Amino acid sequence: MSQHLVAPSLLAADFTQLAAEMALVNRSQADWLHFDVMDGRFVPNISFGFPIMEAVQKLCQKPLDVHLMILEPEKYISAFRDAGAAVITVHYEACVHLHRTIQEIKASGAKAGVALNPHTPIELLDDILEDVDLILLMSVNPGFGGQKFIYRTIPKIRRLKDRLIERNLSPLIEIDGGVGLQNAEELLKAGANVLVAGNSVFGAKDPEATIAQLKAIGEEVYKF
Ligand SMILES: O=C(CO)[C@H](O)[C@H](O)COP(=O)(O)O
Ligand SMILES: [Fe+2]
Repeated sequence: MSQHLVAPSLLAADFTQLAAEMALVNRSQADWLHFDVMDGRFVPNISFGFPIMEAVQKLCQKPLDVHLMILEPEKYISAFRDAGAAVITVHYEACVHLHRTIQEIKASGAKAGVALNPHTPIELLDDILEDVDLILLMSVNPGFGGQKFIYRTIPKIRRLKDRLIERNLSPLIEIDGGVGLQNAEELLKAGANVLVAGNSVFGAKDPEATIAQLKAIGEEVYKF
């Protein structure tokens, strides 16, 4: 059995065929649906918000993994929870009072995640590690799908994994940006346990088969 999770990213889906895309995700072995919220301020792009999330929530049977690339995310936590978020991840770089925001996410009933931009060192999370359910490492600069994977993410995952082992903690390590069949094995071996995949899934000839392959790679990794 595979021990890692695969989360296709809605950002890369065909919005003219939203119901069909969500039916595909439902049929697939995907564990979560990744939902990217961008505000045009924290990142130089605007994606989608509550009305789309409410529609997606009705169509999608998988838990919604909400990645907030917005300033002042604390203002919207209960609204995202009400709209159906199972996991809410906020950026370290966007939170003035991260500890408080993480507690508010947990109090809402959602799992709480913290995300780091590619240049933000994992050491800055030392005093919040105990409190989070998930750590999202961006492997591209946030704001757009379809970008090239930043290779330095691999040693960063290893460093984070070592830190967590030292501290006897086990939040999920999620990798987001440029993830696909070409690097999934290396990511899992380094210590990742949630793979977000946008273009590599929705841009594939057979997205369902690609999700199955992303899950199967894990089975190989975990055989040893
Ligand atoms: O947070 C994101 C971008 O900021 C997306 O989740 C990410 O880009 C996924 O898309 P792809 O797999 O195509 O890189
Ligand atoms: Fe994302």
